[in-house]
Amino acid sequence: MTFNPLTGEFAQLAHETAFLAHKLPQTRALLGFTLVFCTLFYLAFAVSDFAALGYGPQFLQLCAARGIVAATAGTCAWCAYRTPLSVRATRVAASTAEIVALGCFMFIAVRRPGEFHWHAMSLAIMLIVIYLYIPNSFANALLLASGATAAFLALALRFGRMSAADVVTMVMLLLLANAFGALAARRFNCASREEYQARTQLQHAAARDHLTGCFNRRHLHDHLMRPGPRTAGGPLTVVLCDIDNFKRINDTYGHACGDAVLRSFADLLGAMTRDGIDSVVRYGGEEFLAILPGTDVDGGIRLAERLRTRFAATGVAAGDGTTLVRTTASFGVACADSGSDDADRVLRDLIAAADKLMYDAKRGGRDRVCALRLASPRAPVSTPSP
Ligand SMILES: Nc1nc2c(ncn2[C@@H]2O[C@H](COP(=O)(O)OP(=O)(O)OP(=O)(O)O)[C@@H](O)[C@H]2O)c(=O)[nH]1
Repeated sequence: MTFNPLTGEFAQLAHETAFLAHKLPQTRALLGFTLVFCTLFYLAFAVSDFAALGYGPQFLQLCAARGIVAATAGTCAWCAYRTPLSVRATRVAASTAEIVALGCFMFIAVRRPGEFHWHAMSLAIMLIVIYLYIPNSFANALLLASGATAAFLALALRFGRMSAADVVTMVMLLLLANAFGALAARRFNCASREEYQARTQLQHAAARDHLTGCFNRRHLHDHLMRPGPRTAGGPLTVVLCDIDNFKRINDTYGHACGDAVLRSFADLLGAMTRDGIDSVVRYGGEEFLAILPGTDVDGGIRLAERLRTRFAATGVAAGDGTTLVRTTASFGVACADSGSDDADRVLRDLIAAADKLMYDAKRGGRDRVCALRLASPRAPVSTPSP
């Protein structure tokens, strides 16, 4: 995962999309809270309108402008809290509230032209809020903040009653607010993505076997054996695979060669199963488990047979690379209807059945597939021959 050096967001769209989806519940809560918080301040500043203009039509106009901002931001906050907004929708809501607030702010500034230096300070704070607090993309924040700055300066020059020194100070203040806001937003983007990256790597390391990249037993017990869409309804097949005479490979060619054989088996199994649907687990030293949702017993047997023949034909280079090491594997295939109730128990029983079948295959002379279809996990109905 790499970062965009300008924005601090992930350079690859897929990573950025996954990050934003992961953060969405927090983003929605933050958006709702920030909009409500800012709106209350925006309304409270009507006091300054009253102090500047007194009660009258002009004051009421500014109150109406502040009311429009409150209504827009309030609606966006309500949507963020109450409806399952997508990432894109949260950005539209954030940008809409910001555009309305900035537009009304410009209107108020023009109606109180004697105080442009104070308005500049208010705008500087609003810019920091846009860059840092209202969740939006870096590009949107930059566009809105720099657009608002340019519009404000144009209005200040046109309507403001300021000395040249005031104008220069105002320009410097707003440039500073934009520069610090953008830098801080970039740093915040990097920090939150680094944390996400570390968390993802940790989750990956906790769930995977280091040597083969397959899922480990912990993941099997903590996730795959829990009820969920993988095991809810339809046929479910498990294939338990054990490499034959593996100890001999270790003893003859060394553990490095044994490791290479394990990796080659795992690679074949990974390539023959479906990404995101099937799960491949390193079940023991040289034992692998494939969990195949929506696959019947014939599908499981076909996979095991393909794997058996491909693996038997695959040579792994040993030591100096001149010797090719080949071995075989034995397979137990068990299938049942997973049903929607107690799907984790079905999987547990299927693994136990496949384990027995795999030992049948070993006893039958190795390099073979033994399969069984269970009517219910505890009641075998047929035993197809190896
Ligand atoms: N190189 C390597 N060897 C491992 C690893 N994990 C377990 N082993 C070895 O795998 C071997 C398994 O041996 P056995 O259980 O006797 O199985 P086998 O020799 O394949 O015999 P059968 O299963 O009956 O065909 C043991 O010697 C373990 O030390 C590993 O990660 N790398």
